Amino acid sequence: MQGAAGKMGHTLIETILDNPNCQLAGAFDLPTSVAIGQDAGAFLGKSTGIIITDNIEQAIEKSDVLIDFTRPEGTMTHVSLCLKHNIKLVIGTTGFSESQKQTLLDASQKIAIVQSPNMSVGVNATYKLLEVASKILKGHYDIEIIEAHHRHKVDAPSGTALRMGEVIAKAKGWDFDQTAILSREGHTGPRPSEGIGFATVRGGDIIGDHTVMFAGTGERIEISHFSSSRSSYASGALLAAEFLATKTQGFYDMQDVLAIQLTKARGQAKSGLTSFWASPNLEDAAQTLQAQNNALIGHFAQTVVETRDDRSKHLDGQADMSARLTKNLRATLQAATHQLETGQVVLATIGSTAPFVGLFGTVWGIFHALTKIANTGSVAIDQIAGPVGEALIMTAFGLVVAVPAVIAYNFFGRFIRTINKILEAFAADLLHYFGKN
Ligand SMILES: NC(=O)C1=CN([C@@H]2O[C@H](COP(=O)(O)OP(=O)(O)OC[C@H]3O[C@@H](n4cnc5c(N)ncnc54)[C@H](O)[C@@H]3O)[C@@H](O)[C@H]2O)C=CC1
Ligand SMILES: O=C(O)C1=N[C@H](C(=O)O)C[C@H](O)C1
Repeated sequence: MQGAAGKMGHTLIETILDNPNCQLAGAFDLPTSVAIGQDAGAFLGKSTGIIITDNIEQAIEKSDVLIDFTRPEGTMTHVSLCLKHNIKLVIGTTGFSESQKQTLLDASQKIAIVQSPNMSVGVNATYKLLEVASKILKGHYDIEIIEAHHRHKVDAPSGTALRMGEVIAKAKGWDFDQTAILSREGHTGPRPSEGIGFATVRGGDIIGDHTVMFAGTGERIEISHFSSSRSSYASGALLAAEFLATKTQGFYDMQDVLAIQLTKARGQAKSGLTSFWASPNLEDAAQTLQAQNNALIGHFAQTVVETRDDRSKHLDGQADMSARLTKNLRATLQAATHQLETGQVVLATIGSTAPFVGLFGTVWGIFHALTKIANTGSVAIDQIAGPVGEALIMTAFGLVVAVPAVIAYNFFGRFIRTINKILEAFAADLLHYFGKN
């Protein structure tokens, strides 16, 4: 963990300590940091045995993946060390120059890197919404991106706002560098129609708000994402670290990470079962699965070992093996399902709410058309066309957003059900084999 004493450093350390798939191997920060020499978990009142150091080589030598949430100049140093020690990198830092971005791309020829200005599942789903909105709002809608962050943030516009602009420019077929208006001051003249405006707010402890405004004539549409905690960034960063386990080189972003999670889980479930049943005993099985980085099946093997060895006097330890194993396997199954379903909540929410946006548009348009008819007492086509046209745009928008979300939800849902069935059958087999003694 690089930037261990920072805001993201703290959230990441807390998230790593709670994640059975990850282990904190080292923690680094600048020599000027007051945290140097402290236990990495001290801010939580916990002892991790990992001391925050300013010696980068010492911090990374036992690591598989380096997670960097620092500053661009720090990341550049860390990249060269990762190249030297062949260590993978998850980069959350923002504010890179073009030449620094090129350095990262060059490094990815030799090591595997995930870089994303925003690691949260919600923001990555928001990019998709922006892509759809940019494509269907073809008339004269001016696009403005407004972002707000805490008073300590040093780069502007935020990396997320810039990425949102890039997504919109790509969907519109515009050149981002030609169309981005990163700031405004003085006599700016009228706004160009092919332009993506940016506005930056800095204040207090705002974690991260982003709103994209499509401002038309007589109406505007806004798509927003608000962070209420840094934990969504940290969970995304750990998903990215796990994603890198099977990669040796290449440049990836969170879209790659989120798309591949379920495919990976299905492969892990199948190959893990083969390894488990081919092992001579439980200990060997647990070790093999750990060596294969197969946390999905590994947790089940570990659950059986721990339940068998639990001779404690509290209620849990007194019940017979079958009862204890049933209880513990159920908890392991629930944890695995919860992990697999990350992202489904977002898709389900989009899929279920977007049609109502469309329906609301239809009702609104028809209401206005009827009001006009009632006020004038005549049924002229020009009085109906405007409101009904608007209603149709809203309806189409609702459907265009909802339909892909529902398709994705069903597609991923099928995947999750398949994996769940494999895990349920495995848990039942484990109970059958090991529940008796
Ligand atoms: N990708 C994502 O999801 C997110 C990205 N970020 C980005 O992560 C970075 C860090 O954010 P925060 O934790 O809020 O900042 P922070 O200022 O709270 O923490 C940064 C830490 O990095 C250390 N640091 C500074 N310069 C360094 C250098 N040259 N070498 C090594 N360490 C150095 C500091 O001592 C500090 O402990 C920012 O660029 C921010 O924009 C923040 C949140 C989410
Ligand atoms: O500095 C922050 O805090 C954040 N930075 C990232 C960015 O620049 O987009 C992500 C998030 O918005 C928080």
